[in-house]
Amino acid sequence: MEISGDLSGIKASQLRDLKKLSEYQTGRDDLIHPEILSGLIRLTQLWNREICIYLSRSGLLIASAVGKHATVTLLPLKGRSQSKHLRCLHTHPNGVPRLSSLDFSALTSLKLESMTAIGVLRGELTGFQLAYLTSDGSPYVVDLKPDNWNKFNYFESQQEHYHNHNSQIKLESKPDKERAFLLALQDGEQEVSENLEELAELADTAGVEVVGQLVQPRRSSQSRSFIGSGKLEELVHRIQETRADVLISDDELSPSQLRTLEMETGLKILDRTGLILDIFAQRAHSREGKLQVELAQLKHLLPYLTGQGQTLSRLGGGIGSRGPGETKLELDRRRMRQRINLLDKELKLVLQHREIQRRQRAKSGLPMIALVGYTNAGKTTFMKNAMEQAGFRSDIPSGENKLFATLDPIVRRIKLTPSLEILLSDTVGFIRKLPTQLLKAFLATLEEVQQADILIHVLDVSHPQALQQAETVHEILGQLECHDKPVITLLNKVDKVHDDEEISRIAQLLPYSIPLSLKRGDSLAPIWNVLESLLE
Ligand SMILES: Nc1nc2c(ncn2[C@@H]2O[C@H](COP(=O)(O)OP(=O)(O)OP(=O)(O)O)[C@@H](O)[C@H]2O)c(=O)[nH]1
Ligand SMILES: [Mg+2]
Repeated sequence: MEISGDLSGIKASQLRDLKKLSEYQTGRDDLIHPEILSGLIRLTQLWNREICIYLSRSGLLIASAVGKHATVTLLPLKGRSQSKHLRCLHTHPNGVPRLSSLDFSALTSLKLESMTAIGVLRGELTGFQLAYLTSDGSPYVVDLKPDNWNKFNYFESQQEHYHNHNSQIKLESKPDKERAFLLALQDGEQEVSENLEELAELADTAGVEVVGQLVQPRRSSQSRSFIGSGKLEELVHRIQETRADVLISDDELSPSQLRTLEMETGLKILDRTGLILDIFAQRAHSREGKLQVELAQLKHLLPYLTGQGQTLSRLGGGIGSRGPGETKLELDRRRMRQRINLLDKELKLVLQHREIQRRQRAKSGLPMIALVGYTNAGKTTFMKNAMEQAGFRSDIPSGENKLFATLDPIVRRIKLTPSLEILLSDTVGFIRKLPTQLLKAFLATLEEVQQADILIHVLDVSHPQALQQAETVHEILGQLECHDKPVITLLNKVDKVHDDEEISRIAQLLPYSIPLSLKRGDSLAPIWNVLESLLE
């Protein structure tokens, strides 16, 4: 039997012990031969590294590999036909019997029969998690405990679920919420904690659980691994400790930094842009929104694929095993480009339709007012209140206390006074470091903003970073070439601020500031008065 991987510091006699395990043949119905299992547990404990083995269909141990603490490089498998009936089993020395997203993507991309994680802690078995590939290519997951695993019939279960993956068995479970570890570089002194707070909020919105974070001062020369080697060790240690399975970086990573981090930590890596795109992917409902997000995702991922034939599978591309839109994870560069072209064309068609609608609105000659602001500031609540106060029944869903609640633009015609009728539009919220790809993708959506006569900037004054957020909004308006438009600033959420001086301080810095609380349902009359005077 061939043994590959990181064999440094391993005694020849111990390697012989590993080799000897190939003398045992695993029975057809068994998950693993008990002797092989106890050998793996012992050696995993001894080396504190992952060990990976491959069993052939007939239960022969045909290959093994030794990895680092949290990762093991899978063997280069020759040809798909060979891997089809292979099962891969590997130990997790951190005691967590849970398959990582990387394990799932290896299962799919290598088309293995099954992938099993064996939890080992202090020389004891903590359990198994295995996943088979079903006939439709999706994984089916089974959890086994140390006291029931030997009652499990591997062959029957695999056969049954291969064709009938909807049926339920008692032991089955879904993979848990992913556990995210956050990583940020520190520029200034205090800013970083707030940035991390926002990143944590984004992670929460994306549906992952934040289990830890690490901050590293930014150095003048960016190292290959993005953080120094001492910190890297600390990072790997913390990741094991917190049992994280995805690493989210607040900063953009170069392709080589991403690969180094991925190799060292064994985790799926996402940067801030990838995370925001993931949220957008979850929230986009309209055809247009979906197309825009998938395009942005593909364009964001493209530079990370180097060379021909490399696939996206290792990158994952998102939380869970979600990839960009309808795209399968195994897209290679060439096919990705084709998909991008296709999406581009489709999007153009959709946008033509919107352009027609927009022209019709422009023909109405009504003043166009666009709501802008940081995400979660209260734009959608404004839209809702505006309609209700004008006596319309609002069809706007209530604002959610979530980032990027609104993605698709909404335009409503509202008669404010007998002499003042406007078109009011609500769009996607802004955010610090809004990914350029995304801004480009959403430019069409943001055309409502570009075509507006007057902007209403909704600002959450209760946010500790309110002024920075206002600055971000102005920056993005600059990028959209909207800096010449008149802006009314609504200082929202005053119900949460108890320091009136703070409000007047902010008010002095921003144009046409009007403090109020949308939640309390304060009258919007002061806004309309300013609006009317600006329109005259
Ligand atoms: N305390 C307080 N909460 C408010 C006020 N106005 C809005 N909110 C809340 O803030 C949250 C976000 O409001 P939205 O109207 O969805 O904000 P948005 O700007 O549309 O957000 P995105 O669509 O995500 O960009 C919701 O939970 C609202 O209930 C206010 O005056 N006071
Ligand atoms: Mg909204």
